[in-house]
Amino acid sequence: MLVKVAVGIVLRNDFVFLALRKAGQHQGGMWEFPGGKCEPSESAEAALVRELEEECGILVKACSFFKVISHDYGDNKVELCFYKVTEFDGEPMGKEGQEVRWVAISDLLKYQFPDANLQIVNELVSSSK
Ligand SMILES: Nc1nc2c([nH]c(=O)n2[C@@H]2O[C@H](COP(=O)(O)OP(=O)(O)OP(=O)(O)O)[C@@H](O)[C@H]2O)c(=O)[nH]1
Ligand SMILES: [Mg+2]
Repeated sequence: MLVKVAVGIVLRNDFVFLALRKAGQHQGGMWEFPGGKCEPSESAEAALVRELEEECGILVKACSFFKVISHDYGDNKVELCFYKVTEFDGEPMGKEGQEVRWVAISDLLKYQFPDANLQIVNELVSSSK
């Protein structure tokens, strides 16, 4: 089954907000852009707003669609809808106890991401140069 996921690239100046996926989760131990699965009949944008509030405690004020990436992990097929989040209320945190940090975009390649993120990460790093 294909799982539709909304993902937020939360930006502030030249930094992006990352969270560490917990050991028991799919792709546990990898860094991620916060987000999560769309509910049935929920738009990706609505899921993005909901997930960023649930996971990071921020209210998205402005976002722009970036890219859709489909990826087959074998155990799990995902369609990731990436959004750049440029304005938000509140200070993002690991609301579910996950480790989080602001990372300079130029340092992103030092972090391990799920395979589905590699193209996006490379594009972000290239555009920061
Ligand atoms: N949030 C997020 N998920 C990603 C990224 N890259 C990536 O492959 N995924 C995959 O997208 C899928 C769904 O994401 P999720 O686990 O955050 O979903 P969720 O918040 O609804 O979690 P839940 O199922 O525990 O309620 C997972 O299979 C995860 O491995 C990413 O950058 N961010
Ligand atoms: Mg999630």
